[in-house]
Amino acid sequence: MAMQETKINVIILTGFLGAGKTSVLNNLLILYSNQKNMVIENEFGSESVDGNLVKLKQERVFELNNGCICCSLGEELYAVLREIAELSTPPDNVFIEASGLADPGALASVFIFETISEYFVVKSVIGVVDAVLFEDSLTQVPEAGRQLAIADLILLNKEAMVANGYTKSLEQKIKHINPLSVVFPTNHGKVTKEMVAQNLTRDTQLFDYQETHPHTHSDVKSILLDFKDAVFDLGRLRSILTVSLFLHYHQIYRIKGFVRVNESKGLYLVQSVGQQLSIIPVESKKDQKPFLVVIGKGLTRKGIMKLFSKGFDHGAMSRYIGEA
Ligand SMILES: Nc1nc2c(ncn2[C@@H]2O[C@H](COP(=O)(O)OP(=O)(O)OP(=O)(O)O)[C@@H](O)[C@H]2O)c(=O)[nH]1
Repeated sequence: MAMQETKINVIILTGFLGAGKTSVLNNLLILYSNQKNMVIENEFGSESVDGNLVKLKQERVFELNNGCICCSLGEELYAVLREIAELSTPPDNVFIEASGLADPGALASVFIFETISEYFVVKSVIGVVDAVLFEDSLTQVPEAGRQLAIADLILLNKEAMVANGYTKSLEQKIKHINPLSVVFPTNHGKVTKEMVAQNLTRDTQLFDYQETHPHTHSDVKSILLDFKDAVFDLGRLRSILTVSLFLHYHQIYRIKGFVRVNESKGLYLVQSVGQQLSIIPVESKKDQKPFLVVIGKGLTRKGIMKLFSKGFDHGAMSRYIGEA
């Protein structure tokens, strides 16, 4: 397989059953119709429904029908991605629509394999939320919280079906669970390129995020860590997080933020989705402060601080732990 100069963009669509993922996918395919797109669908059961619903033009739809991507389909997804990478003219974009019950962290973890990440880059994780059913699904189904936690962009779909004020309160609830996300109310899965382009540039908004009390929805919580002047040992931080994401995969859904490391004056961007970790130097604004947000289930501030403090480069640990 020849090494590609430009990686294939992967856009992952998550969201609970019937939330509007296929509608969003169809709109995305229209938006990107001037590029070469492929679609990977993950249906439960052997009968494909969405495969027929996706507006097929030149796109090729791969169907993963043997279960849920996150449970048994890692290998099947891996094989399909390899097949796509080996095409003589690979696509610009691959859209993956996860089944409504999928754990998207596990799905994203397929991209930690070097043989996959060499060819693909996860550009965006789009969470589609059903404005009518959101609150019920959140309390009843743990995957719903997890899907929200890893999304960069959250589309609050079927907005017209709920009252105005209610949409605002839902947006606030979503932001409490995932302060890293940008949320747009929409109808019939209407999505614009501007919405998709939202990700890191919006992260500065995080500084408005005040964690006055740990906010919990079906046990999913986000914790904001302010490291002040702490400096991490890059190698140690990387290995601690790699091991933790492996061991505590079911608890730590997402890590995102900026840290200072011993190797450079500039800030490093830390990101994890599932077991996929990246720590890379970034050009940040001069006044950008280091911070991290950790989203997961059953997390305690003290436990998370302890974990990170093991990666400190100097003995500043005691200053940071001790808060309950
Ligand atoms: N009224 C209304 N119906 C919508 C809206 N968005 C989607 N729908 C309908 O809701 C149903 C589910 O939409 P899909 O886009 O298929 O949702 P999905 O998340 O792909 O569904 P699954 O693949 O079954 O999980 C379809 O009948 C859509 O036509 C909306 O904004 N308003």
